[in-house]
Amino acid sequence: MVEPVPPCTIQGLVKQYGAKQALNAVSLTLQAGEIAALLGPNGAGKTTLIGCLLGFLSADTGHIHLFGEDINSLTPQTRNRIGFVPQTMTGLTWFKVGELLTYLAGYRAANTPQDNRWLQWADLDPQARVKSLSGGERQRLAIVLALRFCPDLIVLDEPVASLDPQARYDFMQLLPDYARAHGATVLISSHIISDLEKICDQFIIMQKGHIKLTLSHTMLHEHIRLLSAAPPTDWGLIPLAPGLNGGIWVSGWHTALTENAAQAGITASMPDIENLFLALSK
Ligand SMILES: Nc1ncnc2c1ncn2[C@@H]1O[C@H](COP(=O)(O)OP(=O)(O)OP(=O)(O)O)[C@@H](O)[C@H]1O
Repeated sequence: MVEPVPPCTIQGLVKQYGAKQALNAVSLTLQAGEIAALLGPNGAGKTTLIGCLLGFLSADTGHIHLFGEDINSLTPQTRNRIGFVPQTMTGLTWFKVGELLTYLAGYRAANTPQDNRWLQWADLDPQARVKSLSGGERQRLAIVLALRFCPDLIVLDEPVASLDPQARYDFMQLLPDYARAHGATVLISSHIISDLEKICDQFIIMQKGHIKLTLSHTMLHEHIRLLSAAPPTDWGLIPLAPGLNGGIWVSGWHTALTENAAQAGITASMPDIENLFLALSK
């Protein structure tokens, strides 16, 4: 059987801004239908990685393929399969909302599928000028523009920071619904980690230009634990970081160790990605 081509593969990506190394040998693969969280403190390199991945920035070395095509020679068909939500929407602000939606729809074939749930969710006045929209309204529009025509690969750079709590909550319900229904692949960067824990299959944690840890949702819940004390070395666990309030984060946990932990008086707590992220960032 022929393996499906992953929607995104990145190999050995290096990006330097003058003396500043923003990306240092970053490699990663997104599988079809996967929802991946891109996490990292300010300056970790998330926006730079996204910029390279979408071809807005050119990397110094490394390779990026989207749907099997080199990023430097994407066909228009493949470009149309990608939706991007930036941190803030700039440009095209002289349009009215309705005009802009119609104008951009003109670039699509008449039979392009549409998902109108995004328009309903955004609840924007078609007569409003884009430049008069509030920050959150503008962000809703950016989301509609990126997702309305059912992209297969969705890249979102801090999409929810300016949304109000209800809009953010509804968006976080709609995004996985959309992705699962369309089989779309999602890469979402956000500092609101608690939002991502429930919806993501993979967590990519960046630090200082490299990927510090990549974890699947299953791996996180089955093989990562916060132990109340350092385990004996013969348990074969890999230390990840000191816990914020004592103890130690480890990987390699398995249920057979529950008994050993009880006998040694060590408590093994279930992980949450936010606390693990904070411990790794210390
Ligand atoms: N145009 C630029 N010129 C010089 N340095 C830059 C430029 N853009 C980004 N950098 C630097 O590269 C590093 C990575 O920046 P990047 O914006 O990718 O981080 P980030 O993880 O997206 O951060 P944030 O969470 O704050 O958005 C930072 O140290 C930043 O100062």
